[in-house]
Order: sequence, then C-alpha cells, then structure tokens
Amino acid sequence: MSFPQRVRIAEMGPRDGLQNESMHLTVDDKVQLIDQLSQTGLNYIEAGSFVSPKWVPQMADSTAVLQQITRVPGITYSALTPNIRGFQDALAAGADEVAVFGAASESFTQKNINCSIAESLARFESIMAAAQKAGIRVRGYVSTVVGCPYEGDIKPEQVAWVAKALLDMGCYEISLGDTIGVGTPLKVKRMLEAVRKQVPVEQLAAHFHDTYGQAVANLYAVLEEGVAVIDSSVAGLGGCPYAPGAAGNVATEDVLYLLQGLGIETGIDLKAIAKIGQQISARLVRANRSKVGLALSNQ
Ligand SMILES: CC(C)(COP(=O)([O-])OP(=O)([O-])OC[C@H]1O[C@@H](n2cnc3c(N)ncnc32)[C@H](O)[C@@H]1OP(=O)([O-])[O-])[C@@H](O)C(=O)NCCC(=O)NCCSC(=O)C[C@@](C)(O)CC(=O)[O-]
Repeated sequence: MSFPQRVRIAEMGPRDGLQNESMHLTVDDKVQLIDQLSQTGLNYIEAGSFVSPKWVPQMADSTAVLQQITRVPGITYSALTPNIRGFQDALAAGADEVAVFGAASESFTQKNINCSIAESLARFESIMAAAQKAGIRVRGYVSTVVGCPYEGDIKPEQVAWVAKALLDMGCYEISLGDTIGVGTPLKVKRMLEAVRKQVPVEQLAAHFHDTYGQAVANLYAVLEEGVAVIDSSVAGLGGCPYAPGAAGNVATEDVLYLLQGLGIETGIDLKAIAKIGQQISARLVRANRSKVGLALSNQ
C-alpha cells in the first residue's frame, strides 16, 4: 500500500480532550475554542457528548455549547451518544452527526458504559434506527483496540468482530481507539490487518492516544496501510475517564507536521492550530502536550 494523498482530521479536543481535563471550562470557553477551531480549515469537530452527567460531568453542558457555536458551512459538528436518550438530546441540540462508542474489551465496556459488548450493540441498534429516520450519519468507535487497562492485550480478531458489527448496523466509519496509548507500530499493523479483512480501509479511522509517545509512529504505520482519517486533539488535550493514567489523543499539531512532511494534504493551517493549542493550554493552566506546538511557539 502507499500513503493516501489526502487525510481528513477529526478534531477531538472539545470532546475527548475536555472530558478528561480536571479544570471544567465554562460554556463560553468551549464555544470560543470550537469557534477558533472552525477557522483553521478543519471540516470535522467533535463538539461534545450526551452522556450521563454523573459519569462525565465535564460534558454536561453540551446542549448549550452546540447551540451557541457559530457554525461554519462545510464543517460537521458531531457528538457522542451512548443511548437513545443521548441521541435525542444531541439531535435537539443540533448535532450534525452522532457517534456510538463500543469497545473490544468486555471489562472496559462495563466500566465505560455499564453494560456488556452484546448489550451495547443492542443499544446502538436503536440509535441507528432513530438516526436513519432523522437522516443523521452515525460514526462508530471501537475502544481498547490493542490494549485494555483491565484485561491487557486484546486480540485483533476481537477488534475486527466489534468493528464489523458496527459497520453492519450502518455506521459509515469505524474509528479504532488505542484508548490507553499502549500500541506500537507492529501491534497496530497486526490489529489493522485483522480489521481490514472485515471493514474496508476507506471506512476506518485511527484514534490513537499518546501515553507512551508512540502515537505518531503508530499513525505512520497505519497511513502506510491506507488509513486516511485521523482523530486528534489540539495540544494533545485529554485522556479517558475510565482509562486511568491514559494521556490525551495525539496532538493535532504533531499529526499535521507529520503529514506535511509526507506531502499529504489536509487543508488545515498548522500555525493557526498551534496558536489555539497555546491558548487553550494556558486557559487550562497546564503544559502544552504538543511538541510541534511548543516548537512553533518558540519561533
Ligand atoms: C451509558 C450510561 C448513561 C449508562 O449508565 P447507567 O447508570 O447504566 O444508565 P441508566 O440508564 O441506569 O441511567 C443512570 C442515570 O443516568 C441518566 N442518563 C442515562 N442516559 C443519559 C444520557 N444519555 N444523558 C444524560 N443522562 C443520562 C439517567 O437518567 C439516570 O439518571 P438518574 O435517574 O440516576 O438521575 C453511562 O454509563 C454513561 O453516560 N457513560 C458515558 C461514559 C463516557 O462518556 N465515557 C467517555 C467517552 S468514551 C471515550 O472517550 C473513548 C473514545 C470514544 O474517545 C475512543 C477511545 O479513545 O478509545
């Protein structure tokens, strides 16, 4: 396989990022972040999630956020929905698209959404039916695709099975999450090899966390195999509340720098993203976790 000519970045900062930052931002702060990101050339921003506020209090104000952002034509503002109630709330708030989220590990599924993998798939079926009726596209996540904080290594065939189940129920794209960032290039390649026997590579996205600093290397490995959609968070914001110790998503700045070096188009302004990364890190009173962002800020 050869590298794709163009890659679509799905910006996760406002959702995956902020859901796990200890400082809770105001609605105005979140709206400002999304509005700034909307001016950088991104065309996909995950803006919030419609989950239980007892489980993830940081996302409790997603309705207000989605209602107050300034929408830029051509950008998809998406939201995470674990059940039919979340789907209805996301729809009412004006989400353009929703995402269901499952996992390849039974224990992680229990800790994250309080049900088994089979029960989660049944819940998603009802979201799929409602989404189809409303004309809304649904993205599917599979978490813990190489390792689970509770079960250790995960078999590639198990990931392929869950990914195929999401595809079969109607998800247009499956995002493969290395939730705790334990992957290495060989491991993610082996996982991808199994998944692409079940799901066309054109319908796969890579969602890698950077806990062990391997995310950019892992992305290089899957780009070589033709994956052309990458999830990332400005300044490497976040982590996962049910994956203790996990770092945030790979930083958008770091991904853009990698892609620029490979001559792969994204249409996104790296300097503009880096500036936002510095600002949001300062607002959260935390270090910027993008090496590229830090390097650019010193120029
Ligand atoms: C799925 C549930 C709700 C089940 O939680 P449950 O406790 O089994 O559900 P329940 O139906 O018994 O409801 C419990 C309470 O939650 C309420 N509730 C129920 N549903 C909703 C809703 N949609 N919105 C708002 N409230 C809701 C419901 O009304 C009730 O309220 P109470 O009567 O106690 O006051 C819960 O486990 C949950 O919200 N989990 C979300 C966990 C989460 O958001 N995790 C982070 C996102 S996943 C991730 O980050 C990974 C990813 C996607 O990025 C990829 C990767 O990195 O791998």
